[in-house]
Amino acid sequence: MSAAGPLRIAIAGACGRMGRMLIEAVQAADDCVLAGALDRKGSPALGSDATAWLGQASGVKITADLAEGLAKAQVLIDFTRPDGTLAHLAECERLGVKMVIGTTGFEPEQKARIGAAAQRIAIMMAPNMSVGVNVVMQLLAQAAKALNQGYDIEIIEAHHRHKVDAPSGTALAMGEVVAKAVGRDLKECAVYGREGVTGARDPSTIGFATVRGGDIVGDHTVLFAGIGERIEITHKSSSRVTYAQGSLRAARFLAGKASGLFDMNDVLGLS
Ligand SMILES: NC(=O)C1=CN([C@@H]2O[C@H](COP(=O)(O)OP(=O)(O)OC[C@H]3O[C@@H](n4cnc5c(N)ncnc54)[C@H](OP(=O)(O)O)[C@@H]3O)[C@@H](O)[C@H]2O)C=CC1
Ligand SMILES: O=C(O)C1=N[C@H](C(=O)O)C[C@H](O)C1
Repeated sequence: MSAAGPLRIAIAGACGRMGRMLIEAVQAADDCVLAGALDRKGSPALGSDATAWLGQASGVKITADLAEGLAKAQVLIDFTRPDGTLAHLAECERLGVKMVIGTTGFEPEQKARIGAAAQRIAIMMAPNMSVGVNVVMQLLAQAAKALNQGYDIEIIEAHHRHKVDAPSGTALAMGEVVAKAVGRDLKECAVYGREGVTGARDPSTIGFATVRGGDIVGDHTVLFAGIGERIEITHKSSSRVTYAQGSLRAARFLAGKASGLFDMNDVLGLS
């Protein structure tokens, strides 16, 4: 804990899968305190205590009023949807609240908006907050450089039945890392699914395959398929705890920053 006291964290999407995991993680952390809980208009949980579902009383009520939910916060952790995140961003900019953004599925112009806001407030944004995935990103860059010729690259991801965006933000980030390492532009070479008479595989492409089902937390594999061998680099999340702990790490990292756009490499010192 700093001399200024515990880090005051607000959670957006407080009733979501990640929102609840984050509230639990904040409650369990000695150096953080829950300072606000946001959910959207119409949520039946509005007005109830943010930790009621844990059988605890935090004194923090879930609200859809952004100014009220952010009034006491230093950092907002946001795992919602792109339109929600952008609405929260505008209020954070107005109030000078830092942001950890875990939401995925942004369009390029929405990412540009976040980049512009980072000139005024400190923002950490990453499609995957787990330490393991971010280490895997480094391994992928190394493998892709070495397997630049003669290996077809395919990215396969699997998630729970509720996930609304595809491919996952992590799969897309893996695609970016691999494409950069082999000197290709992902916008030019990505193939998102195949059907019908597709013709033989174009070796310059990077393919994506998406699986949705049950309660799969998040699996990602990058396959380098050559002649006579194949290499698979896989990461599997077995609990959302890993994303919540990574998010708290990011919030602590932002505490010392006035502005700028950061990613998980910055937080983990992997840059
Ligand atoms: N970076 C990372 O490490 C990870 C990223 N994610 C990403 O986080 C996001 C959320 O995932 P998950 O928790 O599983 O999703 P959930 O649907 O369980 O939770 C989303 C929460 O945000 C709320 N919400 C939805 N739309 C809006 C909006 N427009 N404004 C404000 N609040 C809104 C939802 O409310 P309601 O239920 O009423 O719709 C809900 O409370 C996804 O984009 C996912 O890909 C997930 C895990 C890890
Ligand atoms: O929606 C999820 O659950 C997840 N989303 C993130 C993504 O899109 O990459 C991260 C993780 O895979 C879980």
